[in-house]
Amino acid sequence: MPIAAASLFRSLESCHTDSSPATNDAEVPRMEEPKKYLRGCSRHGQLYFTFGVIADIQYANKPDGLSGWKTMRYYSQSCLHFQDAIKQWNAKDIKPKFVLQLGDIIDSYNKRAGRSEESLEMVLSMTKVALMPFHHVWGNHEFYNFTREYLMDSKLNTTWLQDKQQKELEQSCGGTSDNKDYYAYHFCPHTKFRFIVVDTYDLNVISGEMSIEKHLKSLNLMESSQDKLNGFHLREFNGGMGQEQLAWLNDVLSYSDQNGEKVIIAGHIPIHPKAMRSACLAWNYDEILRTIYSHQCVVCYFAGHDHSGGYHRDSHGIHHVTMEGVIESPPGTNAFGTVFVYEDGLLLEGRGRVRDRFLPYDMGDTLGTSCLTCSGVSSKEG
Ligand SMILES: Nc1ncnc2c1ncn2[C@@H]1O[C@H](COP(=O)(O)OP(=O)(O)O)[C@@H](O)[C@H]1O
Repeated sequence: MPIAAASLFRSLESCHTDSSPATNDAEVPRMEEPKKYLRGCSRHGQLYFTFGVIADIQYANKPDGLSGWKTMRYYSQSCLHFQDAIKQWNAKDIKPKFVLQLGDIIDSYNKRAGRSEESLEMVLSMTKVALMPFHHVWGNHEFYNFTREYLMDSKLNTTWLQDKQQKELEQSCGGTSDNKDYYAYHFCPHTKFRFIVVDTYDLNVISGEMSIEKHLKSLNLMESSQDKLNGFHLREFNGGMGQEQLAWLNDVLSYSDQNGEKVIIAGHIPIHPKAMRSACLAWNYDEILRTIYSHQCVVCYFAGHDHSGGYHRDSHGIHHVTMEGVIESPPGTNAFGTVFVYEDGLLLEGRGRVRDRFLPYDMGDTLGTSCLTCSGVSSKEG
């Protein structure tokens, strides 16, 4: 059932009075900027907190080899890269408050080898030493390996990290976060910043289990090649967001608008055609963008799926960051990032194949451009 906007607002309202450690600003009083960005740059304002991002670990116990797209996949490295990322996040002076794991944590090969559960357990065991929680996003490989029902009951379901007040209120209204038939939630780790985990496989043709309406909508979307892109992204490995989830997203964004929050969204599939290099784009990316564009609060959308990565700042000033995939990162490299959330923008500190970027909130912010230049990042893609 869609959540009534008014109820949702009340529940979100209470989140601002939350005094749990997750929203305790006093925990990170005055943090320093990474020194390399001070070179030739003005300050980016106060640093509020940091978080990690990583995508497409795609672990499998199988030899390295070429994908169907003739790109090299380093299965023997993916877990080691993940382990190394956790080690580096743990060693940071300012510990990331959480990590966004953007999906495809294990490869579809595990299903064929009968090792889905074992491999998931293996890769998740790496997070036991992590000093911060992980928010897991679901990608196509999650659905190749598991049913939605299984995923909902698994450690990959991190809705328990959502704002507790919201869950209680939704339950008292008859709809709960647990019985939605899509996997999406939000949380505010710091006053005025909200993160939304979205399900870009809410509509899909991979998992059989969905309502007949959703199944038909999925098939219709896949077959409707009359859009601007001539349907080049209407592939089986992509998916989309259903009407119920879009209505929910709209409600959350309305609340964030009213409260002057900045919103960062995390999904597996990119939603902007210029933020990816292959056909990795949500089926109904235009509907999703229309929902987001009817609000002012969204500053950034993080995705994975396209292992070669991508970046685009759209006409509404929203930064679309597609993270390079761990699975296509050769030995001696890696692909993850730490995001420093400043008063004026997000500073993505990339490791391995992920480049550094400063992502200003303000459209007219020239600070972003100068920082891109001084940290060696070309602004040509923006
Ligand atoms: N048309 C395409 N040409 C080249 N690469 C593509 C194309 N479509 C998808 N890809 C690549 O496929 C990868 C995403 O696929 P993935 O989810 O890993 O499934 P699979 O393992 O079946 O390839 C991305 O790295 C993307 O770049």
